Amino acid sequence: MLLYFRTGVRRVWLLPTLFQAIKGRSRKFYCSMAEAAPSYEDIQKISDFLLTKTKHRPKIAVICGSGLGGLADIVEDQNAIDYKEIPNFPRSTVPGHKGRMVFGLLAGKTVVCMQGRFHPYEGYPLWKVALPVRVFKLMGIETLFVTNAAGALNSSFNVGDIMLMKDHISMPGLAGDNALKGHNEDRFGPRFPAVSDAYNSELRQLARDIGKELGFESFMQEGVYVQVGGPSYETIAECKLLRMLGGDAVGMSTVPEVIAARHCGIRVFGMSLVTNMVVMDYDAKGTVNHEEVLETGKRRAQDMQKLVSKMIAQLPGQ
Ligand SMILES: O=P(O)(O)O[C@@H]1C[C@H](O)[C@@H](CO)O1
Ligand SMILES: Nc1nc2[nH]cnc2c(=O)[nH]1
Repeated sequence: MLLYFRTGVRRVWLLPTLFQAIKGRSRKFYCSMAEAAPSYEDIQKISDFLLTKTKHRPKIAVICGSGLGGLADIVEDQNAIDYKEIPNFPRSTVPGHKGRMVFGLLAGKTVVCMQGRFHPYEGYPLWKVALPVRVFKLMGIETLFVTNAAGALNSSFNVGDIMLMKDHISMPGLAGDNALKGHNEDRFGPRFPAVSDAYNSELRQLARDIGKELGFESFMQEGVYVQVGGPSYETIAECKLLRMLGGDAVGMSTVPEVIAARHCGIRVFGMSLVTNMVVMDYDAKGTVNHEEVLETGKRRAQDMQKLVSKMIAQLPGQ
């Protein structure tokens, strides 16, 4: 049997060469096929699987942003399930996102916390980034808290500020990419959902009231979150553009989850932690980095936890 052939003085081994060729071709083949979004029934299976792993039956879900996963650690009587144990579920690949679904009690209410989310820049299509929200819906979730780390575009903000999200601008959305793109599953919601009221105003008022009670007024803001694709941070010119468009903070997540939640009738409260000021000045010395983002997250973590816990304790209707 011919195991190798010669090119000049080099031996080329046949089997490894053949194996590499097949691998290359099949990768090309798979990359050329867009992965189909799971059906309602597939999502139901993920939801049923999770409910077999816990006695808890939450109506409230929390998605923790970069460096903000500590909230899940204070959940009592908890059952934590690694994403890798969940069939047909994505994996977290970003530092600061542990990759666990934590069920239990927060401020006496039953909750589920995602300790780690999925981002488009990890290579996930937007429907996959938003998949957990649909799983939540089929588990019975009625209210979703989303948190994220973001850079301030608004120069009156400071590092460590908490920005209540009152609206968003989705750059991928405006360019034609949306978590709801493709076949519409009517059992989740309509083909053309409105999102002008995406961020629940009652919940924002509750956050403002509790923020006042806690003495957080000096670092609580309200504003517009701009979603970009990442993973590179923004150029100076891009920051200037996003500010001109009306953005107060910029990040790489949250909007796909919010759109999927509103589509299926889940009410949403969103909050950004300002982890850095974006660079707007060509003479500026520093640049943004993810370590700085995680560090600020740690410093403000306790305050964010207090705010979310108190809100959950006083949540109307739950
Ligand atoms: O998951 P979030 O939006 O909190 O993470 C932000 C955006 C990027 O993933 C990362 C950049 O530092 O932090
Ligand atoms: N796009 C973006 N995401 C962030 N997440 C935390 N800070 C930033 C930032 O400055 N830009």
